[in-house]
Amino acid sequence: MALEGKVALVTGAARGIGKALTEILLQNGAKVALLDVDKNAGQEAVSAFDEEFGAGRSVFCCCDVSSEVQFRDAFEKSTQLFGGLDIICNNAGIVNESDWEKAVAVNLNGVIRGTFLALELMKKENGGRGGVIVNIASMAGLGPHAVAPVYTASKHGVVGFSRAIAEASTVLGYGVRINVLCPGFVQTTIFASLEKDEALEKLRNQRGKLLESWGILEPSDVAKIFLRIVLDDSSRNGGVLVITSKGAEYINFPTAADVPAATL
Ligand SMILES: NC(=O)C1=CN([C@@H]2O[C@H](COP(=O)(O)OP(=O)(O)OC[C@H]3O[C@@H](n4cnc5c(N)ncnc54)[C@H](O)[C@@H]3O)[C@@H](O)[C@H]2O)C=CC1
Ligand SMILES: CC/C=C\C[C@H](O)[C@H](O)/C=C/C=C/C=C\C=C\C(=O)C/C=C\CCC(=O)O
Repeated sequence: MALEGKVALVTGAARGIGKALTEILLQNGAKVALLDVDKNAGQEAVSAFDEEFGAGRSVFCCCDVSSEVQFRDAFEKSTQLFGGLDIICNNAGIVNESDWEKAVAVNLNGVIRGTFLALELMKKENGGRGGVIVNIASMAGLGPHAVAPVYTASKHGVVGFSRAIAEASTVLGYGVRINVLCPGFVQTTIFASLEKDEALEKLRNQRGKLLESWGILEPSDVAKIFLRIVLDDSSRNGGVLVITSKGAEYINFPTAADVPAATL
C-alpha cells in the first residue's frame, strides 16, 4: 500500500472533509491520529475506523487547535503512540463572522500552530525524517467571499503563510513539503452554517452564482486530490491547488518579476 508504515495527523477529523482525508489515508495503509474539539464525534469516528480497518490503525485525541497546550499535548501523545510523523493535514476550520476572533484563532492561528509543531518534529535539522504538510484553505483564500469577510481573511492568511514557510523549507533544507488545497463549496456542516445567517440574505444571489459556476463537491472529492498531492513527491513545495466540481489545478501567483517598474 502506498502509505504503508507512514504516520499521519489530521485536525478537524471527526467529520466532513477531515474525516474523508482520514479515511483515504487509512485505506492506503497509513496510521492516523484524529484531532478534533468534538470528543463524541471523534470517538465515534475512531470506533467506526477500528471496525473497518482494524484496531490500532487510528487514535483520537480531543484537541482545540486554538490552544497551544492542547495541540502540543495531542501532537506529542499521537506521535509517541505511532512513532514519529510523516504527514499532517491542518484541516480544522469554522465560519463565525460574529465571533470573528475565534474564527481567526481556529482557521489561521490553528494552521500556523500545527505547521510549526509539525516542522519541529519533521525537519531534518532537528533529526526529523522530513514529510508533507497539507493546509486546507478555501477558494475564499484566493478571492473575496462577500458573505464571510473574516473567513476570507483567515483563509488568505493560510495561503500566504503556507507559501512563505514552504519557501523557507526549500531554502533551509527542512526536507518538508508544504502544499495548500483551496476547495470551492463542499457538502458538509460548515457549508450549511451560513444558510441560516440573516446577513447572507442580502448576498444570497452572489453566493448562488458562485455555487452555480463551481458546483458542490463531496468530501471524498477533496480526499482524492489530497491523496494525489501527498503521494506526488514531484509536487511543487508551496504549490496551491484550486478544487471545484470541474477539477483541480495549481494556481499561479504573481512574482517579483511581475511587479511593474516605478512609472507613477
Ligand atoms: N465545506 C466547504 O464548503 C469548504 C470547507 N473548507 C475548509 O475545509 C475545512 C474542513 O471544513 P468542513 O469539513 O467543511 O467542516 P465541518 O464543520 O464539517 O468539519 C470541521 C471539523 O473541525 C472541527 N473543529 C472545529 N473547530 C475546531 C477546533 N478549534 N479545534 C479542532 N477541531 C475543530 C469540528 O468539530 C469538525 O469536526 C475547514 O478548514 C474549512 O474552512 C474549504 C473550502 C470549502
Ligand atoms: C481562483 C479563484 C479566485 C477567486 C475566487 C473568486 O474570485 C471569489 O473571490 C470567490 C471566493 C469565494 C469562495 C466561495 C466559497 C468558499 C466556501 C468555503 O470555504 C466554506 C463554505 C462556506 C463558507 C461560507 C458560505 O456558506 O458561503
